[in-house]
Amino acid sequence: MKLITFYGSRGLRIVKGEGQYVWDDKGRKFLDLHSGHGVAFLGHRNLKVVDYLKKQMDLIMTLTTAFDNDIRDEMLKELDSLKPDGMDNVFLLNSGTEAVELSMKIARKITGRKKFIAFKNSFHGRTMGSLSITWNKKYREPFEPLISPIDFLEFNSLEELKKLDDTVAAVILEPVQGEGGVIPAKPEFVKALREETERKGILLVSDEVQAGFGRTGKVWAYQHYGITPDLLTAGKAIGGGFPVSAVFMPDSIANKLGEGDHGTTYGGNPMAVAAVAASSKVLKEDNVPEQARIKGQTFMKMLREALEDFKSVREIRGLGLMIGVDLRLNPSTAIKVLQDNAVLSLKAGITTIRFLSPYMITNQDMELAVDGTRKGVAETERKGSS
Ligand SMILES: Cc1ncc(COP(=O)(O)O)c(C=O)c1O
Repeated sequence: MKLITFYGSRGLRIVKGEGQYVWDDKGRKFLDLHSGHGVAFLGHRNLKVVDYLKKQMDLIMTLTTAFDNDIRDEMLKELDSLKPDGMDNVFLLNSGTEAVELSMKIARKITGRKKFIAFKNSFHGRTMGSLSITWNKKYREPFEPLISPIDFLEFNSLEELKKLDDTVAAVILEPVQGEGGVIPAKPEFVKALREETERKGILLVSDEVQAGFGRTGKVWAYQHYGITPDLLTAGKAIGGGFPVSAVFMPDSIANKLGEGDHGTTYGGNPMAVAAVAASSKVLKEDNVPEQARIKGQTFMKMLREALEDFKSVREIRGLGLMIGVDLRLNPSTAIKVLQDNAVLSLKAGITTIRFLSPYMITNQDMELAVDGTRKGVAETERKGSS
């Protein structure tokens, strides 16, 4: 029996994870800045998350949301102080793409309109709805026809916002594009987008599956921009390693949804809920967003200083601990060299080395990563790969 992965093999057999590190079967230790596509932002096997999951496992592991239970009440209480502005309602699902799918369904139901707007370089998932608003043609084209109508606008272009009209149900925005190349939205762009969507009765969805839950230096990435979206999708980090995603929304939207509008067998199960409760506690108790902000600044400064002489480095960018080193060449060699130097990273877009670091990264870890990046970029230039 073979497992289908759809990802190229990294050639490592990982046996254990703890905090910001993982170990392979040969006992080698790696700094994990891949973090399972950004899931392990609170570290591998975060003690509080493990504790909550173990306790929950001893009580009950599956329960539909048609029944009440205590851990759900605890999670809701914990989320109360973290929730996006004015969003008193949350629906739990199991993966990022499911959260995006639900946000699209809600947008159509609430507005009665059909069209979606996404941006060039966007990534929102790989099921039919979220795939329809994902930019990369390679992911989309084999599966067409997808949902329509969809328009992809130039990211960060004020001019493009003129194309928004009253046929649009929702604009789906990543405040920091992740898979597309770690590209933060510009403040003036997000402000104008919010104004324009409000004026035309279009819902603004902040897709924070990757950027949300502290990673960018604020609990939610939209908070950097002084706006409030209508819907927010979250995933990855919110379960501290357990698969769970969420859609947050205000009463004005939740009150217009009813029984049968959506459903999920696993969504909101007690294990996922326990994981979110524990992760929310960690986020607050460890002041995680602030740590991500400060460490992200340090890491980015170190990378900039170490890489300033390399001609192939186009830009070092990001927000908090969501960082990209954009090259003028293919980054695959550099990512391999980093791995050979005990640092796991991942690709974004077609030219970017992406670091999605757990928040407990230390200065010493950063030095290791910076050193590995220098070696990786040097080797990339030597090979002249493009
Ligand atoms: C912004 C964004 N939205 C949605 C998704 C899809 O999440 P999942 O892979 O959990 O379905 C991702 C995954 O990388 C993402 O980065």
